[in-house]
Amino acid sequence: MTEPQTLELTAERMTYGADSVTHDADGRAVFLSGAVTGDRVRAVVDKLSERWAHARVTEVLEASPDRVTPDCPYAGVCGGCPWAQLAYPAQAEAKRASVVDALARIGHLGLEHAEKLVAPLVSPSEPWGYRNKIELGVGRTRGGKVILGMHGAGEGGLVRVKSCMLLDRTHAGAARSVAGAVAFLSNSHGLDLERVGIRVSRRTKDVEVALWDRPGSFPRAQAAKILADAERPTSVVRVLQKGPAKARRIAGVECLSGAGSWGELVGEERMRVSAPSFFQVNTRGAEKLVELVLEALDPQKDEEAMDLYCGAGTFTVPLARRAGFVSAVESYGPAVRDLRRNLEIAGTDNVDPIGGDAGREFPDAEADVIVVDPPRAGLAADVVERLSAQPARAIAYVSCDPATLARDLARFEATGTFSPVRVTPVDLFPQTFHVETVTLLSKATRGAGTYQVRTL
Ligand SMILES: C[S@@+](CC[C@H](N)C(=O)[O-])C[C@H]1O[C@@H](n2cnc3c(N)ncnc32)[C@H](O)[C@@H]1O
Repeated sequence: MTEPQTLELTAERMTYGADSVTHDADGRAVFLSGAVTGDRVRAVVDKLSERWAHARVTEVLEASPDRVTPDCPYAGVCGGCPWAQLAYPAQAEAKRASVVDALARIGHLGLEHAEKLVAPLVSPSEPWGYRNKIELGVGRTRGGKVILGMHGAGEGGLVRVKSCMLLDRTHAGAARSVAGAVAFLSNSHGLDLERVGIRVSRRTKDVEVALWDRPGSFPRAQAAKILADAERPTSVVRVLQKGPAKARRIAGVECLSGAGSWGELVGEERMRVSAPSFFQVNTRGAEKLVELVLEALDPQKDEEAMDLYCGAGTFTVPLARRAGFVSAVESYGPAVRDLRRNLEIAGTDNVDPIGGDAGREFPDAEADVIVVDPPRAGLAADVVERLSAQPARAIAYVSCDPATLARDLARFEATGTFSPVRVTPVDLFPQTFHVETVTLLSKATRGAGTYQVRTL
């Protein structure tokens, strides 16, 4: 048996992932698990190909000036904070760099142009305690007892935690109390839950516990009572799933106690969201996104707006306050219902909420300003085409994945219609590699052989 290869390396930069990357003596890219930019480490190679290798750090020989010891005792074991060992200013720098890199490489914009387009990263919240939501996984011990915990780093299983430092400080201990209560409930009633969601708000004081389950009998009253004793939630729901767990298709949501949904205040707007619907996990971050989008588009009363992939209406409601009319499209049933309810709460009557796929149900409208906020997969190619045919003066593209954003910007460029004017990275997820961006696209006009961008 050959000995695993051990290397001494210095991490060059963070990847858009948990690892850092460097190069070995042969110029091969080596992805390093457990090192932050600037660390000199000893690492054991566990995957090797001609062009790249992956290695696990066994010893930090010389710590980077950007290496920190996080206060969270679970950092490195729990998968929630893959960048916790990297000082926050270095996280911010690395995130902006990953946006520039994606635009240059995947968006074919060139490094110089990408550097000019990308604004400094905006950090709307504190680097810890910013989340309004966590999810606990459900597993079993060898002896068959149900346990709940955070998902472990890498391929690790569940990590039982006393608190989660990412969750709003006023509810940091909810992970433990809810995990304990649900484990007790499951063990005493033979339940086989898939996961448990906890949403909290320090603004509205709402706390919702969502038990993700399959249809069948369920001890409703006991669940409500045990959770009331553990965390005093304002809402306990049971989300009934169908199909594969990952798809998150649901057969319904049963209210076990309280409101049956969770409420949050975003700026001036009161929003209600049901457990399966998307809602930004960083409320301050959501407010910053709304601010950047409105500032970029500056919608006017005599203008029409479009909000595609609108969810429960985070952008729809503020757009409706400023524009004359808004067409809003969302495909996920629970989110469409939340959208309608939030429009009612806001008292707006100038929105057409459309349930369906953004491409198939593309509004029959001529928008002046457009917001798109697709999931990680980005815009479908036909949506880029349809948007390109719009007379709109500007599009705000909110993205949670620099790679698909870059691909879509290249597609817009190919149609010769909209060009990026400014890309603002926003840190909605400190301690992780994830980065949100708000891109302002403006109508490009064909010049002598080139596209000229009309700046707003
Ligand atoms: C990143 S979330 C943004 C939601 C909303 N803009 C917000 O900030 O809360 C993306 C939304 O797009 C919806 N979605 C996914 N695929 C879609 C599609 N093909 N057509 C319309 N909406 C879609 C999801 O259900 C989700 O609500």
